[in-house]
Amino acid sequence: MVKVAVNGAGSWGTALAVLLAQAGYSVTLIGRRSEEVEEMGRRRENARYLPGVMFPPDLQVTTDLAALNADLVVFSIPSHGVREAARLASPHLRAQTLIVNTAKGLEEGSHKRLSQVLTEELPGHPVVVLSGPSHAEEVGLNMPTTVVAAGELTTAQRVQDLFMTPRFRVYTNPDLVGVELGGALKNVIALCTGIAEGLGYGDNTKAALMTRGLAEIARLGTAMGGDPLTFAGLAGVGDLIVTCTSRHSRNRRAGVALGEGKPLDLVLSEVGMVVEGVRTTRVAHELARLKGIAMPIVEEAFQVLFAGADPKAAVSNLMERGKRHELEEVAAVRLQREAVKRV
Ligand SMILES: NC(=O)C1=CN([C@@H]2O[C@H](COP(=O)(O)OP(=O)(O)OC[C@H]3O[C@@H](n4cnc5c(N)ncnc54)[C@H](O)[C@@H]3O)[C@@H](O)[C@H]2O)C=CC1
Ligand SMILES: O=C(CO)COP(=O)(O)O
Repeated sequence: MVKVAVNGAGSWGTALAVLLAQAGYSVTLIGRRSEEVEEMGRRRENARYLPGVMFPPDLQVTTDLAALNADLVVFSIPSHGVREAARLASPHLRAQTLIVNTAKGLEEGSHKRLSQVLTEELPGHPVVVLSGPSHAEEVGLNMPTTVVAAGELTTAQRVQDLFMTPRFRVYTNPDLVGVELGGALKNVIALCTGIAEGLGYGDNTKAALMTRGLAEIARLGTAMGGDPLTFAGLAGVGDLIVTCTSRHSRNRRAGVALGEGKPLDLVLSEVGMVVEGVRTTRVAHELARLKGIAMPIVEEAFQVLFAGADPKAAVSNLMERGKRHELEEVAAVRLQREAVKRV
């Protein structure tokens, strides 16, 4: 029987452990704190992070990293903890253990994608990224969900086979860069649509932020080597839609509270779970500067989160920017082609 360990017992790790146990594998969910793990074992439920989703009888819970001696290890640790978690995991893995990362973020300081971090810390292990529109609360209740497994094609196909159920449909995509950037950057835009909601603005404003936000994601993502088509897929617009609109999204909820005027520290403690978009805003802001990519929404998000800017003024700044062509990059390529034809 396939042996699986899920490293990280937050909402996403718990939902995936339940999904994989229901699929018939031998699954162990690894948590950090012994009190939490004991409580989960007793209640057969993760009451703190995923209440109402009962554990299948065979699902094991532990703090013991020896459980990482498995065929498949799923990392569901917030992005800022991935490198350390991988270091701690390293001595316990089998030589052939397949690694699946499910966190959505970028490493602060290095700007690395999380698959790069995992490959550095766990050399020789194949790494696949699972991403797409998938709130733990809905996956835990077996609601139809589609995701993408990104990485080297045959390994991604193995992950597709392992995770696919009649309610959890997995596509493959070899574009690791595009999938990881789409998954990380949509959280920044979800914070922004939440802020707009908190300010009392309506659906027009949210649609504007989502569409122009996607343009920024694709601009940075393609500059970093992603395939433009990936941003029109599940890990791009798909995840952007769900995160910007779902009542489950922690990034959207944090944004709403910021828009209502609460300070960031209070917002984060009220949400009580990871809000990846905050750190990712800082990384995206640095990357945009380093690569000379225009990301006006990211710029305003950065000013609101880290420089005390007024959210209402940030919206005005975006609305009153100089005039632009909607398809600026496309227009630039066309002009270039016409110039080449004329020569
Ligand atoms: N919750 C969801 O619906 C989804 C979440 N994700 C991503 O999965 C990752 C994990 O998110 P969630 O499970 O939702 O977070 P969560 O906030 O529900 O739980 C985080 C878990 O990680 C543990 N943790 C926190 N810091 C840690 C560290 N430094 N080292 C080790 N463990 C640490 C906590 O004890 C907790 O068990 C995030 O990157 C998130 O964006 C991806 C898809 C869906
Ligand atoms: O990535 C997610 C859904 O696909 C989860 O988003 P939040 O972290 O905003 O809840």
